[in-house]
Formats: sequence, structure tokens, C-alpha cells
Amino acid sequence: MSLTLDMTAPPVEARGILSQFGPNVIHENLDFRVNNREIVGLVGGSGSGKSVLMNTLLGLKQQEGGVVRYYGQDRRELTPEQRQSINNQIGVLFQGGALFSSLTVRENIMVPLRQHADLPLKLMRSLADMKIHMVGLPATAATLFPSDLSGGMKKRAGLARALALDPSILYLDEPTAGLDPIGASAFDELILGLREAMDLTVIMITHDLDSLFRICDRVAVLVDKHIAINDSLPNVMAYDHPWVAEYFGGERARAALNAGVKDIVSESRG
Ligand SMILES: Nc1ncnc2c1ncn2[C@@H]1O[C@H](COP(=O)(O)OP(=O)(O)OP(=O)(O)O)[C@@H](O)[C@H]1O
Repeated sequence: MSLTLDMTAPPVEARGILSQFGPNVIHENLDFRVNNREIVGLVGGSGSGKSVLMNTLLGLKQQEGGVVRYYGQDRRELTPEQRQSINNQIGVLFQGGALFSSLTVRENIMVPLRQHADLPLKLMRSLADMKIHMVGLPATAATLFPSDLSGGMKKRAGLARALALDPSILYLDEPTAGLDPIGASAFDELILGLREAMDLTVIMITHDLDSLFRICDRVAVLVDKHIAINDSLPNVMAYDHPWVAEYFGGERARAALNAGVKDIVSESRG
């Protein structure tokens, strides 16, 4: 049976998620939703369950309760073929890029194309080179191996691979971790540009306050085993919770605010 996606439904929605490892409950009654073409930042303390949530949404971990829907479709009700067609709509940039070290950048980007698209080799090469260009890498990067790349270039190469199949949903796991402020800012700009160019919906785990302020339409806060608030930054900053107060009231948050998002501050305080 072929799959008809309801493109008016939220790209990603989770309801009543229960996740646990043995007796260790990670998520309980967790609801999460991302609207079309939004960039949502997922924040929470270390060990709060952000990666487990991403893995659950991706189907890499089965939830113990609740439902995950993509464009209105419950993942569990899909046939393997239907699940694959949803998976082809999803790109993931794991921390560190997760590139195959024995393959060149071009070959890395061609991996999903070889697996899921039945195309002539020459066309796959051209598509990979297009993605290299889209993520702002020089054409010469195509034949380099991951060990030849800087940290920022590795992220871009990982991003190019995540975009290989032209997904509509992109997951980013701490994309700016390990980048210097200029590199991080450039990566943020790239994500914004790609959202426009590719109509992407983006879910981004991050500890980077600058990124939250710069590019996120909404911020989802994972505390106490659930998403306590998933709202615009001003509303999140005004949310009454000790972790939120500490996170957004600290020195680093003040610096991020002073760096150029004064409109957000005044909005949240006004
Ligand atoms: N495979 C696993 N088996 C058992 N427990 C796990 C497993 N994976 C994660 N956990 C536990 O789930 C909890 C949440 O982990 P997770 O990695 O999602 O946190 P996080 O919010 O992503 O943290 P950080 O910001 O430090 O990366 C932790 O207590 C962790 O020990």
C-alpha cells in the first residue's frame, strides 16, 4: 500500500511518550510537536533525555508508551516500505558528523543515494557535488577524507550527507558544539539559508545559547521527564521553572542576549 502523507499535519508529533531503560524512566507523558518549516531548539540539562528523545522520534529506540507521528502517520502502523519512505524524508546530522573515515566526502554523501535512490553513478556524483556546494564547502573537498577536514568542515560534510535525499525534516544533534564562535555563527546562517532553500523543518538539540537566540522559532525545554514548554523564546524565558531560570538567567545567556537580540529581551520583559 502506498503512503499518502498529509502535508498539512505537523511534520513531527509525539504524544504521551513513555521511555525507559529497565526501571529507569527517562520520559513520562511527554508531548512534542514541530510545525512545518519551524526551527525548534531542544534544550535540557545533561542527562535529561534529549538524545533518547531524538532516537525515539527517529525510531532508533522504541518507546514503551505513546505515539510518534510523521505528517499524521503513526510510525508503528506503517509497513516497512512506508516507513522507508518516511525515513527518506528525514535527514540527521549526528554529533561529530559520523562520517565513514575510509570514504571521501563525495563518497560519504553518495552512501544514502546508493542505498535509497536508483540512479546512474555519474548523476549520484553530480548530486553529491551539488550538496557539497550547498553546505558551503569548496569543490576540492569532494575528494578529501574526513581526517583531512577541520571540525567545521566535518560538520558541513555530515550535513551534506544528511541532505543527500532532499529531506523535508532535519535533525541536528548539537551542530555547533566544538566550533569557534565565528564558525558556529556561520553554521547557524547556513541552517537558516537551507531552511529557506529546501523548505526544511528543523529539530536541533543544542546547548548553544547563541544558536537558540539566532535561529530558533521555538524552544522546547525537556525537564522533569517531559517537555515543560515548547514556545517562542520570550515565553520560554518567562517560564517559571528553576532550570529555565538558571539556564537563561546565567552569565552566558546574558552574553548571548547582549550579542544582538535585544528585541527578544525587551519583548520578554515588556
Ligand atoms: N542505551 C541506554 N541504556 C541505558 N540507559 C541509557 C541509554 N541511553 C541513555 N540512557 C540514559 O538515559 C538518560 C538520558 O540520556 P540522554 O543521552 O538522552 O541525555 P541528554 O539529555 O542527551 O544528555 P547530554 O546533554 O549530556 O548529551 C541518562 O540517564 C542515560 O544514562
